[in-house]
Amino acid sequence: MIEVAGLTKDYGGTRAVDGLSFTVPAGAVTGFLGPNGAGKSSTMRMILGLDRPTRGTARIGGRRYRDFAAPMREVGALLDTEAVPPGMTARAHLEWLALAGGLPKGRVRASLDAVGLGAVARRKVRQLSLGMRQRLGIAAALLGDPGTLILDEPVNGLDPEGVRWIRTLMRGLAAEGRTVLVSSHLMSEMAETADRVVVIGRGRLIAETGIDELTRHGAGGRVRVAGPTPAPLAAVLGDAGFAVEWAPGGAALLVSGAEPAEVGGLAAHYGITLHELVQERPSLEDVFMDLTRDSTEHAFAATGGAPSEQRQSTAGRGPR
Ligand SMILES: Nc1ncnc2c1ncn2[C@@H]1O[C@H](COP(=O)(O)OP(=O)(O)OP(=O)(O)O)[C@@H](O)[C@H]1O
Repeated sequence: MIEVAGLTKDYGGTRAVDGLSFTVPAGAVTGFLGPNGAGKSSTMRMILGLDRPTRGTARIGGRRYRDFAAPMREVGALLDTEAVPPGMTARAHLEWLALAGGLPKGRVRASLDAVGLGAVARRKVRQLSLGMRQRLGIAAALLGDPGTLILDEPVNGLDPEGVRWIRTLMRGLAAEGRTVLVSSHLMSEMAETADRVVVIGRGRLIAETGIDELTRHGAGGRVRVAGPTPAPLAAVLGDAGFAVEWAPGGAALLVSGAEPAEVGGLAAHYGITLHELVQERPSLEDVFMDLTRDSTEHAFAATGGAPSEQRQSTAGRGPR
C-alpha cells in the first residue's frame, strides 16, 4: 500500500503539489489522473524519493523509499523511457541494473520474457521502437519482482496492441496482490484498466474513488424516459422537483438528479404509461472533464516569482 499524506512540493514559486493525501491499496490498479501539469510526476517522484517534499510524507508499505535496504525488490518504477543509454543492448541495460540492485542475473531473462522482449534482447536500445523501449522500461521496473509498481504514463507511444498488452499486464500484476499506481492524463485509458482512480488538479486532490462510483455519482447522470403522453409526465416530474428537459427530437424526456426507480414510481402512481426508462451514465471522459474543468492551468504561484529549480530529467534514476 502507498500512503501519501499532506504532500506538498514547491519548485521556487511554483506549487506543483498542494497538501495531497490519498492511499493506493494492494491488489488493485489505481489510476492517477490529472490534466497536464497537475502534479502527477512530481508526486510520483516524491513517492520514489527522487524529490524531497516541501511538506508531508509518502510511504510505501509504511516506510519511506529511502529506508528500503533493497529498493528494487520493493518498488519498480517507470518514469522516463528516454533515460536508457542508447548504445547499450536491452539485455546489457537490465544486467547492469540487476548488478546495481543486487539482483540475481536470472531476473534479467525473466523480466525480458515478461514484457515480450526476449527476441530482441541483443539489440541496441537505439534500434528499438518507442513501444519496445517502453517495454524495456517496464522490464526494468519488474526486475526486482517488486510488490509495488509506479508507472508514469506507461501507454505513451504504444500502438493499440501495446496498449492492450500493458492493460493486461497491469491487471495481472494487481491480481497477484501487488500495488499498482499508474498515471495518465486520459481518463479513457483508465476506464478498462483501473479499479480505482485518484484525480488531481493543480496539485490538489479532486476525487479518490472506485471507477464505478465515479460514473454513478458523476455530474451529468440522468434518466431518459419516454411514453405516449410525455407532457403530463414532464409536469409530474417537474412538480416532484426534478430538472426535466426534452431530448433532441422531442421523443423523450431527460430527467437530471433522478434514479429510474423514482421516475418509474411516479409514473405508476399517476397511471402514466412508459415505453422507455433508461439510466444514462456520463462517460468517464465527461466526468473527468467536469471534475478538472477548473484545474487545467499547468501551475500556479505558491509564493510568487519564477521557478528557481530547473526541471530535471529522471534519467537513470528510477527506483534503483
Ligand atoms: N523540477 C521542477 N522545477 C520547476 N517546476 C517544476 C519542476 N517539476 C515540475 N514542475 C512544475 O510543476 C507542475 C506540475 O508538474 P508535473 O510534471 O508534476 O505534472 P504532471 O501532472 O505530471 O504533468 P504531465 O501530465 O504534463 O506530465 C508543472 O507546472 C511543472 O512545470
